[in-house]
Amino acid sequence: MSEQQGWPAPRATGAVSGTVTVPGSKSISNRALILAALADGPSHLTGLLAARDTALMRSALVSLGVGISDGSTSVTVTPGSLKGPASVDCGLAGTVMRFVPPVAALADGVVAFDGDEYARERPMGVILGALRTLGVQIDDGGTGRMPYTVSGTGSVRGGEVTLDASGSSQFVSALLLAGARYDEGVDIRHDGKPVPSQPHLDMSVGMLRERGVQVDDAEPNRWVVAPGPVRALDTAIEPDLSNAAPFLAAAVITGGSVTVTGWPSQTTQPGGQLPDIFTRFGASATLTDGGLTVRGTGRVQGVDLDLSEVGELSPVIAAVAAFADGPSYLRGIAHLRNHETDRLAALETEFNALGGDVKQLEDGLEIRPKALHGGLFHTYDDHRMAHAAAVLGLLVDGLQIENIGTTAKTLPEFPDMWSGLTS
Ligand SMILES: O=C(O)C1=C[C@@H](OP(=O)(O)O)[C@@H](O)[C@H](O)C1
Ligand SMILES: C=C(OP(=O)(O)O)C(=O)O
Repeated sequence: MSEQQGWPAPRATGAVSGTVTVPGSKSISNRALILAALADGPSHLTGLLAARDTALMRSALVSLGVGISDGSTSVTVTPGSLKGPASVDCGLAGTVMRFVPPVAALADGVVAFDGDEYARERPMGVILGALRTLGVQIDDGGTGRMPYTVSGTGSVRGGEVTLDASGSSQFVSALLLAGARYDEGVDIRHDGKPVPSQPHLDMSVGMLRERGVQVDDAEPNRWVVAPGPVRALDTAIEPDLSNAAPFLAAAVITGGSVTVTGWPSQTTQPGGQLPDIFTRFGASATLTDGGLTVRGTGRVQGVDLDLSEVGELSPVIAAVAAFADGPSYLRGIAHLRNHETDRLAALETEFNALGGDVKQLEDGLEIRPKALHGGLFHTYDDHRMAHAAAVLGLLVDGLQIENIGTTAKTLPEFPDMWSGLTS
């Protein structure tokens, strides 16, 4: 397979049906690793995601002095005294570039951060500025972007900080996750347009509370974390529901039936909204002990959806909308311009290159279904662009996906799983 040709996206020959088991959640895995690293004793984690983003998080924590046993999905994390000098490769992982600096601030010594070329485009200024307000010395050459160094003294004062987290919920989560270990805890106020990705904020708060940390989030746009220990906790990570999205989408657009095993009855993952979202498109969703089953009807309705809470699902949802019987509007997702690539521009460009009619709105996308033709779909090193392309490829002849390997960011098994479902 040459890079020029890309990966031939499997074409569905009929209704796609099957059962899929997806590995651990990226967002829960990387939070569990951070919280175990800051805890008061060793924690055993099972169901951990083994993918590029979690490998980068593991390396980052180990380089700061944390012990992590060998093992891909089952590890023991043993906190150690955090020390520099260290170098952290963030790759393109938002959870590494945003969540690790507040941890590095607790280390004694200098910690240098860098990442992929495009990682230097992802906004960092808000979290670096907030850390400075909390007493941390940071050098980013005045850019508000990568590369930067965090020079820790072994402790952080903490206290009050106001920031604008409308660009990414990760700015708030980053401070929440480390804040209990700061001398004064942390009292975060958001001032700006709404913070996206509420489920991810609930995930941070929920996981802290499970570990005995006091978090007060009763007032809108304010989070107060009391100083104190983070209790060690042995925990099993939920499957990654966002990575389940393309598989379920296959059922929706082909009139098939796909079951994802191990679907939690309660979750803070944004993918918890997928049953509702696919129902809006006209499919049905049933949760049983066997998992979540989504059944397509062969007909896909256009939708008007506010995806501000679940932005990371947007590329796959856009692909489903491309086969609807009327236009769709995906709103509340201006912050997708700060993701692995500018996802609004990338979706518009790539869908339209296949003959589609997609238009960027100020805060989202308008998708008017049109007959699509094959071609090379560029992924911009974005795993979810690759997922969207795979969904389109089910119903479009001759679609090739450039750099399918980019799915290794959160699901290295994607090409095999996808071929398996569609063969
Ligand atoms: O905290 C997290 O684990 C995440 C938060 C969200 O970021 P944004 O709020 O920047 O969209 C989400 O899109 C990302 O995939 C993971
Ligand atoms: C936005 C995403 O990732 P990151 O954690 O790198 O921000 C994503 O996975 O869709």
